[in-house]
Amino acid sequence: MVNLKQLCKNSELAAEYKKKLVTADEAVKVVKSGDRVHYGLFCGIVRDLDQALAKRTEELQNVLVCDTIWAYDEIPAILKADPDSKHFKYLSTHMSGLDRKMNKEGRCWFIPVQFRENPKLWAENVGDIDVAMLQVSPMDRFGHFNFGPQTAEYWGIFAAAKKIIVEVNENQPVVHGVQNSIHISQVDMIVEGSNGKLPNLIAKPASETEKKIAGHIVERIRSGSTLQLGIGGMPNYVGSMISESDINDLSVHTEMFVDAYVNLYNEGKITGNKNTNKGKMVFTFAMGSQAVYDFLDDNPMGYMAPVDYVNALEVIAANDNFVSINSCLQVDLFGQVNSESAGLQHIGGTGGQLDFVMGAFKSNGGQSFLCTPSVRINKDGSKESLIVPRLPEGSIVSAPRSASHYIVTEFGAANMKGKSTWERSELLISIAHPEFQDELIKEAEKMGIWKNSSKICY
Ligand SMILES: CC(=O)SCCNC(=O)CCNC(=O)[C@H](O)C(C)(C)COP(=O)(O)OP(=O)(O)OC[C@H]1O[C@@H](n2cnc3c(N)ncnc32)[C@H](O)[C@@H]1OP(=O)(O)O
Ligand SMILES: CCCC(=O)O
Repeated sequence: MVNLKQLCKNSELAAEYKKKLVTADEAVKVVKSGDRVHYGLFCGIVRDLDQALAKRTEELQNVLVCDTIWAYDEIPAILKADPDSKHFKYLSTHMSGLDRKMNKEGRCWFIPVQFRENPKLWAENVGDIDVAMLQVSPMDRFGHFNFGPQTAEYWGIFAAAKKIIVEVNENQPVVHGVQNSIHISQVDMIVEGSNGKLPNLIAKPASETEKKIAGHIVERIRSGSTLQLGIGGMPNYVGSMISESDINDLSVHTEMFVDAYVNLYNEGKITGNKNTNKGKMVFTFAMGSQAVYDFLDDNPMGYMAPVDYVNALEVIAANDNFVSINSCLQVDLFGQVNSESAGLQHIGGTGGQLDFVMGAFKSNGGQSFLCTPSVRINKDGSKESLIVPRLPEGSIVSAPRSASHYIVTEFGAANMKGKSTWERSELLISIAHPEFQDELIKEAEKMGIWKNSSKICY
């Protein structure tokens, strides 16, 4: 916790800290029925305040609580305390596996967003946030609380917030960057929390299919590239393949900072020799194993900045040879990419995917890769092609056909740019699973986009 002796040179700061210090139970008394509450972002979601608010369940009605991703293994305490969602309405602008589970149960609602727009959305479009809560690291001698490994849209949330409560967690690393802290003068209440560990997000090991997908990407990456890697086993495996390759002199400009970057840095692959923020590893939030949080703690190479900067097309594109690698769920024969739903069932938000697809293409020599295994094995054992003639009813187009660049499966990488609808369908069928190719050709013929019987044209 904050060392008040260290603050003795600034007794005003110490006095302000003491004045604002309350217990979690006292702090949540500020929440009223009908309020909109923000619980914080990513690894900065409040835990003690959540427990305290849960104790008030019966007294409160219709409280809206927002998050981006619920990153912990157990559902929020307020939802445990309110199994029928009579008192709290829970909303997410992206959704994790657990948010998804709550969504299926009708207990968590999705707000569709372009992640880049989130700060403005909170600041200007939603109305007041009655109470904004967030975890922070202990106050420094200048009166600042560092946000830990996330900033993303905090500036927009604070612009809309009527009250701000910080929950201090000694395990929050102090992360370098801009708009990465809040000053005590902006804070209404300080709660010293129980110092829980940050979420330990270990990517699943890459499957054989994902390893093949990674291989098709890595053979296209040049030394001197700037990398954006998305979430999951495959992007992390791309990192390990690069470590073992002769690709060098890489830079990091990414939405999410993950373990792969720590490994690449340790292998001496990161020089940061890019056009923007030279020498810095740029990101807007980090999630991974404890190694990620330890790496970023007081690391001057880290540069965390708001999402409207990090995901801005112009900023991404200013870096030459930008390489963006993300996953998707399905691609149709026009090259339209669904990364968000299984039909009507919501899986996850679009996040920054479209920004990086478009920003990477705009960069000199830039490339974006949207990846999916060619098939999915369903619970009943049936095999389903993820290259489909048309996206099923209810699907969401996350990257439109006009934006998609490389689509990658274990059977290869298909470049959509500048290709006619006929060429696209041929290329996509050529990277579909062989068991589904004939059926896809028949469908493409019926749809009037297949004008040639040859399966492979390149
Ligand atoms: C954080 C960053 O990535 S920054 C980069 C920019 N942002 C993005 O790319 C955001 C969009 N992308 C994403 O959200 C993810 O990459 C996804 C959802 C497309 C893929 O995520 P992955 O974890 O690789 O995919 P995975 O195959 O494990 O599927 C995720 C879930 O959807 C479910 N799912 C996938 N396809 C289907 C389907 N056809 N039917 C039913 N469920 C499905 C899976 O079962 C899994 O559910 P679970 O976690 O509850 O078990
Ligand atoms: C919250 C956004 C994360 C993503 O882009 O996937």
